[in-house]
Amino acid sequence: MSTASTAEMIARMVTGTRDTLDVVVLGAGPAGVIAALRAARLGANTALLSDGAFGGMAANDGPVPVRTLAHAARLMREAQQMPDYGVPTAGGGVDYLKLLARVQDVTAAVRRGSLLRTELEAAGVSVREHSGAARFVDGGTIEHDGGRLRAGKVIVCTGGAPRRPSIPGIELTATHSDAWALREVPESMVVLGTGATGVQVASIFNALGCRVTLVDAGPRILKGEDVAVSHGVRAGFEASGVQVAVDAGRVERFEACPAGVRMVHAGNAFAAAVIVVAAGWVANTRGTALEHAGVALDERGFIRVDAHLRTTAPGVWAAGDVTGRGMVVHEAVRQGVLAATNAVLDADAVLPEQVSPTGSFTDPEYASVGLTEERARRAHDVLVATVPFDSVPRPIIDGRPAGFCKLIVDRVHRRILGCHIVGERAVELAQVAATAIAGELTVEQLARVPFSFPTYANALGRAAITAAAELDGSHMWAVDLLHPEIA
Ligand SMILES: Cc1cc2nc3c(=O)[nH]c(=O)nc-3n(C[C@H](O)[C@H](O)[C@H](O)COP(=O)(O)OP(=O)(O)OC[C@H]3O[C@@H](n4cnc5c(N)ncnc54)[C@H](O)[C@@H]3O)c2cc1C
Ligand SMILES: NC(=O)c1ccc[n+]([C@@H]2O[C@H](COP(=O)([O-])OP(=O)(O)OC[C@H]3O[C@@H](n4cnc5c(N)ncnc54)[C@H](O)[C@@H]3O)[C@@H](O)[C@H]2O)c1
Repeated sequence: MSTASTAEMIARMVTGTRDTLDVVVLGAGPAGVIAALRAARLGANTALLSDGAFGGMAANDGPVPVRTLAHAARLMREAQQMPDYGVPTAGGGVDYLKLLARVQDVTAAVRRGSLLRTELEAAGVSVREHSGAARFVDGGTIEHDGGRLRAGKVIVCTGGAPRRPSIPGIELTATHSDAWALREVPESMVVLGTGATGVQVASIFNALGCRVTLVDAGPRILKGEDVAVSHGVRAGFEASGVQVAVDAGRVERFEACPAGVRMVHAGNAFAAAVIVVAAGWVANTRGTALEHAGVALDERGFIRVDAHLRTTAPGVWAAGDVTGRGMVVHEAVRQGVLAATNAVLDADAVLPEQVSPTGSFTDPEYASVGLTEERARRAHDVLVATVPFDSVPRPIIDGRPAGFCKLIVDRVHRRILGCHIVGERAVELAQVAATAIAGELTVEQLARVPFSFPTYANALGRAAITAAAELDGSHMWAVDLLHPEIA
């Protein structure tokens, strides 16, 4: 491995010489940033190239800016509660341009505050943002705006992009990214697709005052989630005015109409000022000329990788959304570490099995970790304990009594298999459940944790106590749980 200074590395790249780096990472999202940091810390002379801004989708077009919009939506619904708590209301709608300015400030502050940037520089990684779309000339040569680089190893972390189905008139529709170009909240919106992206867009714009219809070809929204989550989120959406149309059939075309855009199905049509298509996610490989390196795609169009995140081309690894696995920030990070480790050390490491919570900042929030009830029942003797939020003090105090915490437990080993939550602070609550699962706690051990009162965690604690009591059967559970030494 070389020990060239950052300045030397940059000088080599800027002059466009063909000196060989140890590792070049394409893409500065969570996967690429962590891969570059890991590679450099393992001693590799590393460069990180990105056609966009540091932080990728996560910092600039996904979780951070979308969560900022979701925070505005939260403030608006909290403002609606003010009269109930004797607080005079200020009233008024949202100033969308001011909100977008806030989004800009937040994303800039997150980028500025990112310790990763400093750590990369300290580790000697040459970071080149806005360096144009990088493309393979051959397996070890990358071309970009600033010239050509040669590298012993390449790690592709170019992320993903919204799928644009080939439906006539698709060019009349928007994606979630178009939110940043709107001048005001549209009067009406149809959102096609009810995965994590679609429900977030629908929930946020509904809260901001837009009339929203959420449409899916499938039989339920959030089809990857536990059925109870799909039902709970749908009920919450409908209570707050979102119209939900599932089993909507195949979309035949989009066409301009006086209201804006019309989406035409066989025997059905939906019109709105804006139609957002959130019908899946594809790998961002356009323009990278992967074929010059011999990198193959899988049948879904994502980069084909093995368990070690090695692609079909020697010397090329991939990590993050571009592999189609996980497609959340924490999974991109895990993959970035693995790909860099294997690339630099010529190792064959694999990712350890790990629970990975998911969830979205909708109203109501939802989150999950571990197995759904349906999947758990295929392989386990299952006990389910569900605690409704309207029986737990904290959600009642906050005026947010809709929701539940559903715990799925293996009756034989007493381990927690899954936890599914709908309601206020669901995403935070899922992290507690994830910790319990990762620590392989039995349900009795979780039930003994004295969560502070009054918190949302009390819902999880109660679910654990309910399950432990049912498993115990002797009705001595309270004594067992509180004083195991005298049980
Ligand atoms: C609306 C929305 C909300 C989301 N919310 C969450 C959330 O709350 N929590 C969560 O965990 N995940 C969320 N996600 C998913 C999350 O954003 C992604 O899983 C994550 O960003 C993937 O990281 P990545 O590094 O693989 O790719 P990305 O973050 O997409 O980064 C890819 C990088 O590659 C660069 N690039 C692309 N092509 C090239 C090229 N040819 N040459 C050089 N550089 C290139 C891009 O500029 C970018 O820097 C959300 C996604 C969306 C769409
Ligand atoms: N909060 C988060 O963590 C977060 C947020 C957004 C996205 N993501 C991740 O990004 C990835 C992509 O999410 P997504 O929501 O964009 O896609 P998705 O694939 O999860 O959902 C797409 C939805 O569109 C529907 N659909 C597809 N084609 C259709 C058609 N022609 N007509 C009607 N309905 C159609 C599908 O039935 C599905 O419900 C996921 O892996 C997700 O986890 C995560």
